[in-house]
Amino acid sequence: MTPILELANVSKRFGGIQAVKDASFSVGQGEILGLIGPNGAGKTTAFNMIAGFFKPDTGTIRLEGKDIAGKKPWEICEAGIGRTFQLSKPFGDLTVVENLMVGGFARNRDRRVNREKAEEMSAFLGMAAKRNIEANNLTAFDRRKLELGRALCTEPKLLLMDEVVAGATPSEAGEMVELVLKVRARGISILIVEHVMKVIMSLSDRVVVLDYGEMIASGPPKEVVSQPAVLKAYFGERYVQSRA
Ligand SMILES: Nc1ncnc2c1ncn2[C@@H]1O[C@H](COP(=O)(O)OP(=O)(O)OP(=O)(O)O)[C@@H](O)[C@H]1O
Repeated sequence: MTPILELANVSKRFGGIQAVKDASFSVGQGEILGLIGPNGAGKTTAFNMIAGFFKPDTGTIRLEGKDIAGKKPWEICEAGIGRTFQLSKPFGDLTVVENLMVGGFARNRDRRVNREKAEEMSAFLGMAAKRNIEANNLTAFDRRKLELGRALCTEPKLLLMDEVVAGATPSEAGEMVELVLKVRARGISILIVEHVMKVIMSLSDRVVVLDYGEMIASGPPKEVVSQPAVLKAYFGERYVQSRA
């Protein structure tokens, strides 16, 4: 598979903490790659480097072959990477459609075209009936879907999704899984960070596991989660020994 995104030997240090160490992995065209690992493993730092919020200390990050490491967030958005945040913060007094239009303006200044695109997106999200509701009056889960829609309105080739089902009920999580699969069916490649294993297992074609900033495993999710190094990272050495 041709990669859309390639990280090679990427590292980032914050003072004494090596948040990401020599990470090399790629996302294929049309692939859903899960980035997993225990708390503090470096997942968000890796996201922030890809999205231009942090400059890597070393290494290259290529989008369709072009190095984007160290570029500004808006340049990376323009290049075709969209992202959702762990905490969704829509403009509370704007409606669903108006919030979606904000995403669209990253690509297109024409208000009419943008409104049409936002209306379509509200339907894609299953929120057509709520399109004129102010974001302040939405449930937390609807705000998450709105966050996803806003990122999609920037017309990304690659979407970075950070913990999209945090705090969701099981049925909401199931709805989000369906929605993410619909996003991929539009030809968008996806890199997803998620703690809910059921979601990672049902969405990811492959997973990459980070622990203390280092890549400790990668491959199909079912194979990777049973590897001793991964079990040790999540549950500790004792758990691995007790299974031996
Ligand atoms: N801006 C920062 N300044 C200093 N240290 C940071 C900063 N951002 C992250 N770190 C540290 O870098 C390490 C990796 O953090 P990061 O947030 O990337 O992990 P994570 O895998 O996303 O964790 P979680 O699953 O809890 O969100 C942690 O030790 C964290 O405390």
